[in-house]
Amino acid sequence: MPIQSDEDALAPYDAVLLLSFGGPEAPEEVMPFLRRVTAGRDIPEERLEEVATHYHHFGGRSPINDQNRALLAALETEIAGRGSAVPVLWGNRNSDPFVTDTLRAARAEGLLRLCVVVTSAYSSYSGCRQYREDLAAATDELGIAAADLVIDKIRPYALHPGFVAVNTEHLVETVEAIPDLDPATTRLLFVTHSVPNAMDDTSGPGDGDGNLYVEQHLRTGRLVAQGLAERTGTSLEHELVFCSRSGSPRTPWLEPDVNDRIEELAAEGVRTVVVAPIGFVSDHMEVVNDLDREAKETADRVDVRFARVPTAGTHPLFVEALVDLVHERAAEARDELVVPAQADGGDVRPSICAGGCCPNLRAAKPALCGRD
Ligand SMILES: CC1=C(CCC(=O)O)c2cc3nc(cc4[nH]c(cc5[nH]c(cc1n2)c(C)c5CCC(=O)O)c(CCC(=O)O)c4C)C(CCC(=O)O)=C3C
Ligand SMILES: [Fe+2]
Repeated sequence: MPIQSDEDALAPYDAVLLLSFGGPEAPEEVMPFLRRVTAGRDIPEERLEEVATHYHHFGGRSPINDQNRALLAALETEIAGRGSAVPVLWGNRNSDPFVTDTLRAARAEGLLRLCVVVTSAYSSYSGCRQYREDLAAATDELGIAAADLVIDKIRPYALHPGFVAVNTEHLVETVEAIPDLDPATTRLLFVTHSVPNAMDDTSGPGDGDGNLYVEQHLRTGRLVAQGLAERTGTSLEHELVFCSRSGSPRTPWLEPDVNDRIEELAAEGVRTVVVAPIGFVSDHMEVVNDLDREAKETADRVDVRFARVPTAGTHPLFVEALVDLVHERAAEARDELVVPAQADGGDVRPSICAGGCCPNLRAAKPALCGRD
């Protein structure tokens, strides 16, 4: 008997949609991309010109799209290996393939029930709700052509055991490769994207205290540092620092900046920094420029050894974790009892966001995959 679509291991879904930030792939795409990213934002023109030079250092091409092509292929292989025939589609917020075009094409092919995987692990407006707004804007633009689409999303996965495991694995490999490591003069710096303080203050379901963005990073970082100690016997003092601040200098953003902190640590006698960008899922521009170029240069200047830990990328532990999350979401959609996998006993984010969580502080906009 032929296999019916309802018997697919990922039923009721017809496709998985990888949803990401996007990036330029040629010099002439850099400024249009940056204008798209910052439209309606309080970002000074000088900052845009400065960020454009980051892209031009790399030939005008961000690594992010190639990384997503590789992740897409790895997800397809893993999904097929677990007995599902659903394809993986890809859409971006800020560059081709734009998510609106992806949804239009999906609809035309009869792929109506989609499970979204966002390339951001943490709860915040930028990392979660803004992607949900992108989906709402895309379906709105398609109008009647999107009327029969069902779009669900996996939950924020910073505390998923697989995400913790891949970051631990990469940290262990990096630390074991550092010659003559002296833990007493080494600091482990977990790094993430800075955001305005107001964005962190309001991150989370709204009925809590906010600050879920920072809280999740602290929890993930603590587990990863513990994992290092358990696996290698090396305990490193660790802390959370931030990169890639933009916005107006008058607006407070999360600190300390990774560069400032490396300078301070050097003055305190630290000789080696291990820089682990747990806030990102691939080695995109914020990593290869803001950390591997700029923070490395700072470390060189103050004579501190710099070791950077790879991000999750396409490591099998990460790919398996994302596919586990899609299976979990599919079971939830089939009304089965689901016990979400979680690396600690703390707050587990739902796949359907609470009304008003991680709010857009500039304008109220419709968002999918939530109760508002
Ligand atoms: C939390 C967060 C993530 C992680 C979650 C996620 O992954 O979504 C993230 C990822 C990324 N951010 C990226 C690039 C940029 N972010 C900018 C600006 C901003 N980011 C913000 C936050 C975040 N950003 C914020 C609050 C702004 C201010 C303007 C605004 O409120 O929107 C700007 C404008 C110029 C500038 O830097 O000022 C650029 C170019 C790229 C692409 C890299 C590549 O090309 O390889 C990626 C993956
Ligand atoms: Fe950003």
